[in-house]
Amino acid sequence: MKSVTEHQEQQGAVAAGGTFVMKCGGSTLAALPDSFFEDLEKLQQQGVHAVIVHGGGPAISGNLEKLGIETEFVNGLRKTTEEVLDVVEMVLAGTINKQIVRRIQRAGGQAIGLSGSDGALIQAKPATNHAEVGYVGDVTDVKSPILTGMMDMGYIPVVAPIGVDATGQRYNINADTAAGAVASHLGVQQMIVVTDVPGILKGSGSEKRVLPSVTVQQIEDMIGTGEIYGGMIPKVRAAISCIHGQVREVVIVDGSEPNVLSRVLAGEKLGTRIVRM
Ligand SMILES: Nc1ncnc2c1ncn2[C@@H]1O[C@H](COP(=O)(O)OP(=O)(O)O)[C@@H](O)[C@H]1O
Ligand SMILES: CC(=O)N[C@@H](CCC(=O)OP(=O)(O)O)C(=O)O
Repeated sequence: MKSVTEHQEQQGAVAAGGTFVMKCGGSTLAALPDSFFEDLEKLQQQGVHAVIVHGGGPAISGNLEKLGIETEFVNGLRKTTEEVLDVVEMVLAGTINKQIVRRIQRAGGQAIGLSGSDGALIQAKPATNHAEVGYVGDVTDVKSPILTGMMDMGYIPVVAPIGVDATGQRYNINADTAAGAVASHLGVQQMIVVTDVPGILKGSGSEKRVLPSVTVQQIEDMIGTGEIYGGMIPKVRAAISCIHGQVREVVIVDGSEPNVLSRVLAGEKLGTRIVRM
């Protein structure tokens, strides 16, 4: 089989030998059925490479609450002090990262977990609004050869969204932002964002429906009107910044949908697609 690097240079398609990035949200992780990981393992068997970047927002909030540390979000980003960073790193790089690795292994797949600190995989700088949000990072670089090397060895890299800078300072990076940066730096064509809603919803009550695709302008309008809010904001922002680069499309889907990954990769119209216009 061609190495991941060779294949990306030649075609970059998400068929056998191709690679996709999946972002798995904390909102849905605990509810993901075993069949989700069996589907991922089947793709691995077929020679489709995956890189997983995961969140864990609800588990971080739960642990902060237990420790009596207050937490607050600004436009979907957690205000992060050094004290909060300790908990973020413990939960993301420890508990959640290893849970995902074990679930993939239990389904028969091969995975290795790491955080963006390991090998300085995700390099970061303070976010533009750092005065408001503290140690939240923007990604400046991703050492993608670490990921392609792991995939060439037959492993699914499972990445916790912690970043580091040249001085060794760590940063809390929103998992959607980290996944978008990983997708851009790897040069994959597709990113799948797995969450707890069936896509971007528009309307209210019984009129609420999933938008099959959205343009950048529609997204900006929906943020303006408040129809896209909270945790959906970093998702659509990450999608917009990746589709300006190599990534052809970002698909937002519900993780409880049966065999969601293989169905999206096969081109089935599920969830909301954000595509380059
Ligand atoms: N227009 C929208 N359509 C669907 N969900 C939305 C929308 N705007 C905001 N949301 C919220 O975004 C949430 C998903 O973001 P988040 O809770 O951060 O999930 P994750 O942990 O998967 O990143 C949904 O559960 C919903 O509450
Ligand atoms: C800066 C920032 O907000 N970081 C997030 C990182 C985890 C995350 O993004 O998890 P979800 O994907 O489950 O939302 C946080 O502290 O909650």
